[in-house]
Amino acid sequence: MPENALTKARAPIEPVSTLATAIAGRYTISKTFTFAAAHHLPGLPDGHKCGRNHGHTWRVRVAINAEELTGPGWVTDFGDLAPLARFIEQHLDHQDLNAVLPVSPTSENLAAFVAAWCQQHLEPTVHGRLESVTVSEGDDLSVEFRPRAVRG
Ligand SMILES: Nc1nc2c(c(=O)[nH]1)N=C([C@H](O)[C@H](O)COP(=O)(O)OP(=O)(O)OP(=O)(O)O)CN2
Ligand SMILES: [Zn+2]
Repeated sequence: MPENALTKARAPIEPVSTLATAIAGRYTISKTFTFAAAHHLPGLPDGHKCGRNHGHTWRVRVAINAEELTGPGWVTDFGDLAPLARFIEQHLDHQDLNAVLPVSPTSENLAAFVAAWCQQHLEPTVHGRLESVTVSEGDDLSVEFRPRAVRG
């Protein structure tokens, strides 16, 4: 019989179990949180607009990775990231970031601040490792912070 679309579609397909074990790799899941907050950046030259109080709608994307899946076949339940949503709502949303952060509230410092919180409070409760925290002040600007892997 000549091969056509119908005979191709009826050809036996490789079982999913074979496919899944044939390729090794790393899975990364991520969740993005949004909040509004004010800030200003101290130490800039006179007249720099970022030295004045202003606000942004910030986006914080947290990525967790793992090479082995767990449970039903996931890195960790997206729902396991809920404590970060609570932290953001209680401590960052509609706040003055200059009063919250112990350092100048640039996106770089905010990303490292959130990553430190995640390492302390989130990583011990989820399957997988914190890969990165990405902070955006707007649609076209972002900073990604990747914690250095601890040896041992
Ligand atoms: N590397 C960084 N550069 C800047 C940061 C930062 O955190 N890291 N932050 C700022 C200020 O927050 C500033 O408010 C952002 O201003 P700007 O880049 O101009 O963004 P706008 O949304 O105001 O964009 P417009 O294009 O001017 O509308 C500055 N730089
Ligand atoms: Zn700003």
